[in-house]
Amino acid sequence: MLTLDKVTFMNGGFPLSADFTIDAHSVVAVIGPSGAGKSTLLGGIAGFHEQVAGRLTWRGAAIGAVPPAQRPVAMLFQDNNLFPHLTVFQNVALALGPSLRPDAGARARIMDMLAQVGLEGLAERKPAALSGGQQSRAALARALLQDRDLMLMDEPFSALGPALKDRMLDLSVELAKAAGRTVVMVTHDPDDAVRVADTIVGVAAGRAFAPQPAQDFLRNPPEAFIDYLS
Ligand SMILES: Nc1ncnc2c1ncn2[C@@H]1O[C@H](COP(=O)(O)OP(=O)(O)OP(=O)(O)O)[C@@H](O)[C@H]1O
Repeated sequence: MLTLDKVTFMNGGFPLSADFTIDAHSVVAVIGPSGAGKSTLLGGIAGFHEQVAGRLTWRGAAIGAVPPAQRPVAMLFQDNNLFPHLTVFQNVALALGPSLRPDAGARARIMDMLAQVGLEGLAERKPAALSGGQQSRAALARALLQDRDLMLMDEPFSALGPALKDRMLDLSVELAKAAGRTVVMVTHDPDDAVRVADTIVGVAAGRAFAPQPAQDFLRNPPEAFIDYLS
């Protein structure tokens, strides 16, 4: 369970507060108006934004003071963050450490992950020689191979067309669930939440609300989200 116990994260001068828990292995959609603090919530959990109050724990262990790279967190961003001078294989290999020449065991894991995301045959390509969807698949492979309990997704597929976006979201959640991950994803599309999420965390004006079952939230939204959803 991820516990945000009266937590406040600061993004520049912007405070985001949260006081709730997220069940392990659940899929949580984070929705709310632009500028409300959705990315700040994810960045705070990942350790990119300062935590100025409260206690953040994962499975009972405090992680608030743990450096980002050592948190149980893998993150998928909108821009994919692929290194242009490295091949797909090398980009994905970075999930396992700095070596670009992994041993046979690691090599097998990388190739297996590339197959799972549908990139077999493209391992030696550079990102510029991939389509947008294929680049997203490479970033997904790297995030999954990191083997971290929490997968945070900040609208990673929003630059793709609607059908491809849906396919990538479905694939990400399917593979993350199969790997036993807990998924927290920002989306601007309530339909995404209904399709893949168990619960919704609404974020409005610097406050993240406790997760509610996705259908309940959308059928009977808290006051702060009525205008946003209508
Ligand atoms: N570096 C910064 N310094 C000061 N304020 C910032 C900084 N970055 C973001 N903010 C402010 O923090 C608030 C929350 O931003 P955040 O990116 O978390 O919102 P969001 O809900 O993810 O928005 P969007 O849906 O538009 O991506 C915004 O009002 C934004 O202007």
